Amino acid sequence: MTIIFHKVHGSGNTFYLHEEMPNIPYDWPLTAQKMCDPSNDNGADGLLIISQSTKADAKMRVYNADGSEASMCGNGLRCVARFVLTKLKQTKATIETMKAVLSVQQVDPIFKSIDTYSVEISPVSFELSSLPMMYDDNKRVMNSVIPEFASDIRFTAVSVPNPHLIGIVPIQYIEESQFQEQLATSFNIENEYFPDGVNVSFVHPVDESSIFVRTFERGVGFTNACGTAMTASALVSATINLVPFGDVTVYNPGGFVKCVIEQNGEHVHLSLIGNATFFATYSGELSDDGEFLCNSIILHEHEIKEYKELEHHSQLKIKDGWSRNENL
Ligand SMILES: N[C@@H](CCC[C@H](N)C(=O)O)C(=O)O
Repeated sequence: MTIIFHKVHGSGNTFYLHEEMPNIPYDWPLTAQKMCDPSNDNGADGLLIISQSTKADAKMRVYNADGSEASMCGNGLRCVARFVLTKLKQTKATIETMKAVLSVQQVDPIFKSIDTYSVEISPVSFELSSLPMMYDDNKRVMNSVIPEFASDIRFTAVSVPNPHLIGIVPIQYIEESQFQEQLATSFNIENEYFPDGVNVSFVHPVDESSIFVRTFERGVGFTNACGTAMTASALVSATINLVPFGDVTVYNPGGFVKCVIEQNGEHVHLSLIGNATFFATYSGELSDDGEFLCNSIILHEHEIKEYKELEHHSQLKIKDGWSRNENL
């Protein structure tokens, strides 16, 4: 039977996206491992499966490249939003995710004519039990130095609802990635702090209202961008007064997004706004052992070219921000 996968990305975070037909079972964890394999030139960071929902316009499931299932994916949700809204010929919809039904909508482009979507990121919790994270008897880790991790990084643990450890770091930790890789790797194998693993982001300010975020994703490794991590990092940065609440531009190795951080007493409302780029459509057959045998590819050259301009613009902005703020 012919099956279709779209290769898509949000801020350079790449996924295969497939709309599942009811009652046709495939082994999605195995398919994610095979199709996303990083040693394969055409690998990806994850697999997004869209299916029917009884409580929303559609349902999204997310599998990391190692086959593990995640509760949420911000960049992936924008790509799913584009697929669902195009199919329904609507500009707004709701998508069921593992822990919440989330609102998505098409919005004005963040750059030239790139298709742009805003997605809700929820629920948010700073309780360590929500990640989970074990750290003495602490209930929260909020802008704290954890000497066991590093002496010059302030960490915050937050779930949105997937688990994130956000470190506000001096620039040298951005210039070289080895320390972040070692730390994040140790939290994603058997360890005493994060029994389910964690996404680890290093954050450094670019200017008064922008930050740079690099993420080592659970189940994946370093990615160009992680949408939930960027939104969590913008929230943490606003909470500790590194940037104001409201609109925060978040640069990443794959481009940039906008996060809107609104707080009303204890309640926070988070939106992630950015591209949803479809760069290829594959049709072929999927074997029982998760192997995809492709027999036709359509490349969406125009979308690839348009996104390259955004990437270039983003790199210039980061360099400019850092050269003007050498002592940040
Ligand atoms: N890339 C995603 C997050 C994917 C899931 C993550 N690796 C996890 O296991 O929690 C995003 O854009 O949010």
